[in-house]
Amino acid sequence: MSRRAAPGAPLLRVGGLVVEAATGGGAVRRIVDGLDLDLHPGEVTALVGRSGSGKTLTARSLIGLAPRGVLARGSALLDTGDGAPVDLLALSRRRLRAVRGARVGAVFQEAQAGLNPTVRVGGHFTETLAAHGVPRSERRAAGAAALARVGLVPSTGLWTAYPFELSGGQAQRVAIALATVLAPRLLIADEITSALDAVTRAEVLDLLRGQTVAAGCALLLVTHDLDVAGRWADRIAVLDGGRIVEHGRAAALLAAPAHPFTRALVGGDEGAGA
Ligand SMILES: Nc1ncnc2c1ncn2[C@@H]1O[C@H](COP(=O)(O)OP(=O)(O)OP(=O)(O)O)[C@@H](O)[C@H]1O
Repeated sequence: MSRRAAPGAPLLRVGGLVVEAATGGGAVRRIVDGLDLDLHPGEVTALVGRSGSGKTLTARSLIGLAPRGVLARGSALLDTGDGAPVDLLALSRRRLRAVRGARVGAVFQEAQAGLNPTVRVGGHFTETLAAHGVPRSERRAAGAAALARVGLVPSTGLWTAYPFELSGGQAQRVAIALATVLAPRLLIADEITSALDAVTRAEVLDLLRGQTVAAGCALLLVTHDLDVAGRWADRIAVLDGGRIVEHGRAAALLAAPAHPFTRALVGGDEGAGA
């Protein structure tokens, strides 16, 4: 079976995603309210919206990493390349853990916090690769190759370093290398460059974009930064009021935003439309 989706077919099709958070006393607050979104192979889709619009909970819910008390329903059909699509929202926790890492990778804002402080860089790779059945003899080479792909020299010094010994940019690259070491079909990157300087930010995003195009995977780039979306995304989806209010090719959407909320975002008025 081919690893590539049929031409034009989405790699991930999200339908009717509803995300609700428990607010105590049995009450719930609806944060995402029927979100539909297609992600395409070889493309970067930016999910943009003002702070608190639900970008992070959307991204986390899709891969079963929503915080306790936050529940998601709807469907998220992933073309795994191994036959019929799987619905990420319908998988058992065990199957989802297997899919995550192998078929779906995720990188979040606090790369340093996402790495275990007591585990050396190399240990993160060997643990992940072991968990997905990669033979012991192949783990070091696979980890080194992933580190090299993100522009790090996979020296013994780096392999044996603890996360606190890394700079912010290095930690972010290690996190990306770890998330992509098993060549996932779908990669979710949530505000991963907010803490980086402009040069490192551009390097990291160039790299992610390059990997996405080269591997034919789909990247969901969660960002509040329209400049980032405009420069690195093929498509932009604008989230407001728990729904996608506008979705289209990045250049066209930014040149002529149709929805008032998108116009406000493009105009730099984040508060408008609230
Ligand atoms: N664990 C949680 N339990 C309940 N509500 C939550 C939880 N996490 C986030 N929220 C609420 O859900 C809404 C959406 O949060 P989310 O973090 O997804 O927004 P966001 O668009 O990613 O914002 P930002 O750009 O500021 O990160 C916010 O109102 C937030 O307060």
